[in-house]
Amino acid sequence: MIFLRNFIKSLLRRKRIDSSQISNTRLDRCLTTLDLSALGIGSTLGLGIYVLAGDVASRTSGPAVTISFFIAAIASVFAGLCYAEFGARVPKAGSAYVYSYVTVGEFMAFVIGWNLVLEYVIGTASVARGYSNYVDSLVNGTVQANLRYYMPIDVPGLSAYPDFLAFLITFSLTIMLVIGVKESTRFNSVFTGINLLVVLFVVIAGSFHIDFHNWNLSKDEVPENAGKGGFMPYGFSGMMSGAATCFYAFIGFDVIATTGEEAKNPQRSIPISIVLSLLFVFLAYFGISAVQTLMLPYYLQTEEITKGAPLPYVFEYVGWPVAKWIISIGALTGLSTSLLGAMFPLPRVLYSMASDGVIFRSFADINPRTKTPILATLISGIFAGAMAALFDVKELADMMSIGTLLAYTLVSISVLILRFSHEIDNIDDDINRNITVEMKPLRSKYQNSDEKFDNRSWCAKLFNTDRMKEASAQTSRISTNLVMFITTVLIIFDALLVYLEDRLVELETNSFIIILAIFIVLVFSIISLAMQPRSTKKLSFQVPWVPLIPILSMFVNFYLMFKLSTTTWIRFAIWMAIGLSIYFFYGIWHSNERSRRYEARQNSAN
Ligand SMILES: NC(=[NH2+])NCCC[C@H](N)C(=O)O
Repeated sequence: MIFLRNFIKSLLRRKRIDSSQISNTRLDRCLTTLDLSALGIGSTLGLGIYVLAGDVASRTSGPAVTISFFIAAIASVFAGLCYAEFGARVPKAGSAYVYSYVTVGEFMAFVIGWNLVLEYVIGTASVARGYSNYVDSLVNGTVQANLRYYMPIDVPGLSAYPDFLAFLITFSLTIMLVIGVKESTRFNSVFTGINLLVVLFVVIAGSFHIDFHNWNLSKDEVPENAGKGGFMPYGFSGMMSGAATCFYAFIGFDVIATTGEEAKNPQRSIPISIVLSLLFVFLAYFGISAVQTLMLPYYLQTEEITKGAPLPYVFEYVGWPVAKWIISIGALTGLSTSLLGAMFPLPRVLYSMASDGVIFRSFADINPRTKTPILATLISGIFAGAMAALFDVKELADMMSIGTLLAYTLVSISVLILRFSHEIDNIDDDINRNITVEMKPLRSKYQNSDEKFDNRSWCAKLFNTDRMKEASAQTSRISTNLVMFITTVLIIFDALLVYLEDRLVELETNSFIIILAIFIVLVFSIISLAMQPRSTKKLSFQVPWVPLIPILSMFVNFYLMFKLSTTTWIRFAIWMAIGLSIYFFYGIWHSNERSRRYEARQNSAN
């Protein structure tokens, strides 16, 4: 029993930041809403346009890829708002890993951090792979043709050939990071500007060559394995799987939440620029994918045909090969910014995890000459390069999506828990007064309210009918349990929605009843949560309509996760298994918080 309790306590221990660290923000508050938006667009807009739209159109969504992008955009806006609130809770720039370590506890932080590492490593790998396709398309696919011919890989689940070019690109970038090259906002803005101009050009130029018949092909016009033609050749199901892959295209805007500390007016700038950049990014994806599928039948845009560079191929097809050069300029600038956006945060996350001791400490070793964490950067760079060489863009994209969807979901859960909890307020006060909280006998502090609480009827407990104004230890316990319950119900709900999809589309009664029953349970538990008293803490940015928006965000995220393929889930499970072993065999024993607690106990014993 004691062992179990200590174990759970370790999973929930929180990182302390003391007030001296908080007040000393060395950063300039100089970024405007426009700067933040440019930053967000730069690291988000990329592969989605130049590779994914064609790939998803041909294999999963058909022309409905336009709608897939829309659904993915909605999921991202919800997630973005939660992310921004999470960032606002911790007055210190950092990643979701840091935020959750300070607020929710070590285990959650580790899982989020480990998924961020996945996001950045695979993000780098996928963009590098797309980059290589475009560089190669400038020399008419010679590199690819040779590699395919001389070094075919015939293993299911791997790419058809080892893409050494992608490895080389990743590796050169790694060296830049090791040397300590800094990211530059100016460079980012210029490249993003060029990219947007090219997008505009493609949409306008392309619209002279569109044929609406391509959205309305009949069944006999399309080949055997290319669905049933029309706007949704692979049905509703295909469109939603497409949305799960397209989610990839919107990942990267989280830089806004993490750079937000440098904004002049974070409270306004952060949410506005998140929504603004997602809007721009969505318009770009929507425009490009619409034009592209209207110019060329969707089934002619598979990776085998276009060699992984669909846009130039489409323009060549309509007899305008010169456009290829303009598109390639856009692709190389756009992919550069999203490559840097994926790669730059990586050493930072690894460094902060390693210096907290939750992953191997040697990853935090800073080389005195270059002042960068060399080992962490090299290992992750080489790993990313190997992934880029061995997997196709779509496989990599799906793997990144699944990890990021999980990370975003955990962020939404944390936002919910924290909004309904009281403890955080106290702990922050304690931090401000520089007192170590954990040594205080927490029990006695809450004993009085415990008694009062036991007198509440179950109706009062569940629906707060006696109108408690402020969250207490007990109401936050109830709220946390409610959040856990809602999460479980959502998982079941989404799993069933995906599993019963065909029957639901055919309006089968039994399936409907099941779904309806779960839905009712869900509505009641959400109402119950909404009635619970909340934390009174004021934040510089708060998600509107809590608990609805975080819950909607979780709902969409789980749904999209279930729409991803089994192979993606297997790859993801392997990644998580590696991470959890590192945590349970190393991190939990070596974390700074553990030694701090240990020392505190020793001191108080003396
Ligand atoms: N932070 C990242 N994971 N970056 C990878 C960004 C991928 C980006 N959404 C694209 O379409 O190119």
